[in-house]
Amino acid sequence: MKQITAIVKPFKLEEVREALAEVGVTGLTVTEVKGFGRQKGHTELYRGAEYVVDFLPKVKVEVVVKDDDVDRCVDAIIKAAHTGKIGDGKIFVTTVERVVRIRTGEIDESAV
Ligand SMILES: Nc1ncnc2c1ncn2[C@@H]1O[C@H](COP(=O)(O)OP(=O)(O)OP(=O)(O)O)[C@@H](O)[C@H]1O
Repeated sequence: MKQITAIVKPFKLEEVREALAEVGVTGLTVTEVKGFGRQKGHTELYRGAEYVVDFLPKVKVEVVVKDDDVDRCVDAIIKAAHTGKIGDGKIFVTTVERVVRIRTGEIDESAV
């Protein structure tokens, strides 16, 4: 199993959720986060140099899926979250060793 962690613009959350539901995702976790990428959030010019003013609000979407579903999910997130402007976000894919559905005791691929 893999965990897909996508940091996206907050106003894109609903589209990302719908896109993931369309490719069969049945559960995910959302967290409001703050961060910056290469643009370093808002920047301000002071005596010719750029200074970081703030972190920008983002939404972190975490979804664990079977290996075979990773590409489909990543593509769906990209399509939904893309505006072409800076700060569209980033997607990280990591390996998940174990998943347990607490109610039934199912594990791994049966539990995602
Ligand atoms: N290397 C990283 N590690 C962890 N989080 C990151 C990393 N890069 C970006 N993020 C998170 O993703 C958010 C969006 O990143 P952002 O899209 O600005 O990245 P970027 O590489 O600067 O791309 P762009 O040029 O499109 O702005 C950041 O606010 C931050 O929360």
